[in-house]
Amino acid sequence: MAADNTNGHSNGRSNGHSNGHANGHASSGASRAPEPVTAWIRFVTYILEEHRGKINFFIVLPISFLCDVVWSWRDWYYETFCTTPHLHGQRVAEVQRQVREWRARKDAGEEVGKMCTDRKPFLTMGPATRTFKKECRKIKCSDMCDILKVDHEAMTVTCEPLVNMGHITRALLPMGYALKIQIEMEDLTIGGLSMGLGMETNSHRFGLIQETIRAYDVVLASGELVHCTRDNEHAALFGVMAWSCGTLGFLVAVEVEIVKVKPYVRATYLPCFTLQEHCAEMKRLSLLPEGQTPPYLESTVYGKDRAVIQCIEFVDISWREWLFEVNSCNLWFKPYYYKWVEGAFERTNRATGKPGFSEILPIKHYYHRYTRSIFWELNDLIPFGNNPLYRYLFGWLGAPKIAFIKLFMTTAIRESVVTKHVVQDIVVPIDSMQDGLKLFHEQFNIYPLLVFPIRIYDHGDKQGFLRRPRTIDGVDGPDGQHPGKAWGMYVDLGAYGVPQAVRDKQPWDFEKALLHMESWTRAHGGYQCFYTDFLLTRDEYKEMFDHTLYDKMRKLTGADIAFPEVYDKVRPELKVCDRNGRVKTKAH
Ligand SMILES: NC(=O)C1=CN([C@@H]2O[C@H](COP(=O)(O)OP(=O)(O)OC[C@H]3O[C@@H](n4cnc5c(N)ncnc54)[C@H](OP(=O)(O)O)[C@@H]3O)[C@@H](O)[C@H]2O)C=CC1
Ligand SMILES: C=C(/C=C/[C@@H](C)[C@H]1CC[C@H]2C3=CC=C4C[C@@H](O)CC[C@]4(C)[C@H]3CC[C@]12C)C(C)C
Repeated sequence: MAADNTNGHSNGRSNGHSNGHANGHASSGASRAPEPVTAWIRFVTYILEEHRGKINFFIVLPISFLCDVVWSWRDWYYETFCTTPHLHGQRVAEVQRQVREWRARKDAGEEVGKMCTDRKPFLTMGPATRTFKKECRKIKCSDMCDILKVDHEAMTVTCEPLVNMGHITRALLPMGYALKIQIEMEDLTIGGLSMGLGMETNSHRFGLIQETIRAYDVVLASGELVHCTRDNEHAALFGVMAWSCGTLGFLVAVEVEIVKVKPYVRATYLPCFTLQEHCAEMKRLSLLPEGQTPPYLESTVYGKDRAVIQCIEFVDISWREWLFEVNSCNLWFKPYYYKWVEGAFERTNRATGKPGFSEILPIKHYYHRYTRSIFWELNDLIPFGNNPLYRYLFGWLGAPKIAFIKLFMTTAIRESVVTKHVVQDIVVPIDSMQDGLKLFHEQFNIYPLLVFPIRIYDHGDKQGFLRRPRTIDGVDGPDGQHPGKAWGMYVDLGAYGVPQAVRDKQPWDFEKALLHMESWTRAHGGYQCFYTDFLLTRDEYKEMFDHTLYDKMRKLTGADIAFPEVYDKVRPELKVCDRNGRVKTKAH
């Protein structure tokens, strides 16, 4: 499965961050008879690569299902009987002890490497395999998984970093709360989201998750514990914490805003039949004043000129509606949510007489609407997954866990995920939405696409990695997220799947397409989400993300010596093979 579309790079970028993985192709030309172990590895690799769908169905899926069942019980047992928020102080002290020990060894002249968390790379929610950890000193944070406090007055929840979205939903929903920015995938951690990035379909009202963070408790390179808020003496550090990926210190607790939610939402699906209509309507809806803009807003693009806008609002429902009108869309036999939404093109809304339809969804089902189909990725992993027969007979197995998909991924599968498959999210000013969708069509031609608007706030000299918005679309009133602060409206464009050219067995140059998308994004003042694979060089990364405050804070806190730079954590690790299967590596 060697990539045959790797046309040498002439731009001095590295696809190589060579990581010592065995490469099936690189060894295939060996003339010696294979050792029994090598032969066995090759056999296993062959099975994994040539029968991926069956492996996913017969092995990955049942293992995921069993683990899900066992882990649900384990989580329930842990969350009910074993949480120890009162021991949080001890856990923090242990992180501080490890950091101080690292420092002492470093000061003594020992080669200790830089520090990172001990979270296993396959557990992280992104297709990329992060190999930088091999050279780092791993600091144990993996026991930090308790919710510490729900503050009903301040409307915040304080969590240790490894609390995940599933845990938060289980804890908050019964109290009638959710995170202000409640992210949809259950396995994402609050630490990863607050030190990385987090966005949802209500980000047009509140911004990214970082805007809803009240405080970070961080252990710095010195071992000192600091409490950073937007207005205390650590405000500058606070400003640059999001998108820093743990390169300024170890997060030991985070206080995040919560909101009251109702158990049901009304979803209204509005089909659009031209690109112009779609873009104009998304902009209009996202910029309506609070109270008029839909609380959650997103669109799913099904083709060049076909999109369905989804407007979601909380509702109180009657017994009759509860009995007959609620669509529990995540039940195992139901069609995948995005397929169901596509039905809006053929339907007419009874209430308005216009194209589309409207329905009531339980909030929990709405929050996790793409879990069963991993957005639309399951189409390629289990192609028969949405077949009604499959759904009724096996739908209860759910979706394979992303961690397991990654665990069963050979180097060649990883390469083909990179070179014949796209997982990209960019955040660009909403005025560039139309051009962005055209560019996605030209470069990727993948449908569906995920689209939702996001406010980017102007925090002046505490702006952090994101630059001040190019155009100001509004200023928050007294009830806004940040009263008095200006913001610009951006939009997330997400493409996940196999490009049409690859499906049609036509040549498709992933590198050319990605480079084109990246330079377009930079030119339009946009951002590429780093959880995925990208080709940006260090300089290009710094052009996209403002490093001014970051560099200053790294120096000031000693993080520059203690932690890798953010680019070195997220940089390209794509191993690209030439036609003979040799790995091409280039220097940065
Ligand atoms: N809708 C959305 O917004 C989505 C967002 N994502 C993004 O994908 C990423 C993956 O999420 P997830 O698997 O939960 O997170 P990860 O474990 O991948 O963590 C993300 C980054 O945050 C750092 N980090 C995490 N916890 C700590 C801590 N306690 N102290 C210091 N640094 C820490 C990690 O450092 P280290 O490398 O040292 O472990 C890593 O660099 C996230 O950044 C998330 O923003 C993905 C999908 C959807
Ligand atoms: C950022 C958003 C959503 C992102 C998801 C669609 C992607 C997040 C993690 C992605 C994946 C991780 C690992 C994978 C293993 C590969 O072998 C196949 C691809 C994938 C399953 C990949 C698929 C896309 C993600 C789930 C939105 C909410 C802004």
